Amino acid sequence: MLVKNVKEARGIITAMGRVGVLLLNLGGPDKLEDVGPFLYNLFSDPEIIRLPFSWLQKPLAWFIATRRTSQSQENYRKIGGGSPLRSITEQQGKALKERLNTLGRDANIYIGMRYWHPFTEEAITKITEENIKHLVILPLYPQFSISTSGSSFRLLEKLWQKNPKLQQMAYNAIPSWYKQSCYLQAMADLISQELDQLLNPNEAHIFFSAHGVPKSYVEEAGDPYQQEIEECTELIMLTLNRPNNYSLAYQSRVGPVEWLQPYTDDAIKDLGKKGVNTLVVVPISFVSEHIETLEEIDIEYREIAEKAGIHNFRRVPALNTHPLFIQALANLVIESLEPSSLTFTQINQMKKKVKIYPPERWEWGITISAEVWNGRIAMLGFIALIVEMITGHGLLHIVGILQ
Ligand SMILES: C=CC1=C(C)c2cc3[nH]c(cc4nc(cc5[nH]c(cc1n2)c(C)c5CCC(=O)O)C(CCC(=O)O)=C4C)c(C)c3C=C
Ligand SMILES: [Fe+2]
Repeated sequence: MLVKNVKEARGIITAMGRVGVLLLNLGGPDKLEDVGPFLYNLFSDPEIIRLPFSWLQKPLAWFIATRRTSQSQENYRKIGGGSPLRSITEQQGKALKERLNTLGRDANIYIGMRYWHPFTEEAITKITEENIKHLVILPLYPQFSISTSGSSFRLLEKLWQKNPKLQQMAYNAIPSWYKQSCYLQAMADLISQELDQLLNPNEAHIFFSAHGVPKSYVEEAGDPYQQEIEECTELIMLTLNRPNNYSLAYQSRVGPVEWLQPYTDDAIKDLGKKGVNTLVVVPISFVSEHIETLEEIDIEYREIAEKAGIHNFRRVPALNTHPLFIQALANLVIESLEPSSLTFTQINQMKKKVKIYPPERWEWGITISAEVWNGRIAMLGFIALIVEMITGHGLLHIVGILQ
């Protein structure tokens, strides 16, 4: 349903009672001391590290977080000692509330981060206390991935199951929204602004860098992420309507298992070899500046480009509070306040076209003989972990969880 005018939208909201908008994001450490516990929370999530046995999850999360903390802290130090994600998300929430207000709608905005403060659980407590009657759940990820929006929906699903008060509240969850026209226009606007600062704008190569995920998410677990990223890139280029060459690659790989390809660092080197000397990098999986734009692209990939002979390296800023982007969020909220609503379970099923958690994580354990093998593999895994903890070297590298 499309809301045609302010009066109609007001009518819908009044009929619905108090409306809340829950903005979901990943969260990031506010200061260097938070990095370790933040990483522990992240790696404890089975949607991030997929293990056949839940009892291994926490010890492994602790182990990997401990190993990664100092390198990660080093990176956060380079961007000022913490993630800007919380403050930018708060600004986005404020701008969205104001935008909705100017359109004649009143909604309470809540922020629910998956791995750091303000946690999703905290937001849900507030939502129940403030007697919200209709909740719009809006992930701040334009494209759906099991590891991002999917993980937050899983958590919400669990919270809903435990809380009868939540079960009485109507909700609409928006799985992904990369086709939203104001979002596409905002992206095109930011790219145009960057191109227009160049002497020869048409000669710049537009380089989309999306966050990667392990290839198995797409090929085995049915994550629609790659398809949505590719379509999103095409739609942005259509909206931009410029003659530039462009390509897409995937960044932020963790561990040596295969992730979606081409990898951003390799792709930059290839473009250098092909003689490209002006690169306009467009981050497309995120809507806010964070460590992967400010450190990974701006520092690490810039250096790689420089070495590859690409001396004119520019990065398109993240959307943050771009007015057209805030308008896109407002449109999504208004359009989702329609009678038909999807449950988290329905979204996860539709998006992945597979059975629902927990069985779809890995299809092991269906037969008795598979169970026996599972047990043996678990023992092997556990022994490998102990060996690695003692010696500092071991099978986790082969398994692909550590670099
Ligand atoms: C290990 C697997 C990871 C997957 C899969 C993954 C997917 C994924 N992540 C984002 C967006 C963000 N990631 C952020 C931080 C972050 N992510 C991982 C690992 C995976 N991400 C780690 C280890 C970290 C911590 C930083 C580090 O040590 O490198 C953040 C927060 C950044 C901040 O400013 O703090 C965001 C946002 C997407 C979009 C995505 C899949 C599509
Ligand atoms: Fe990530």
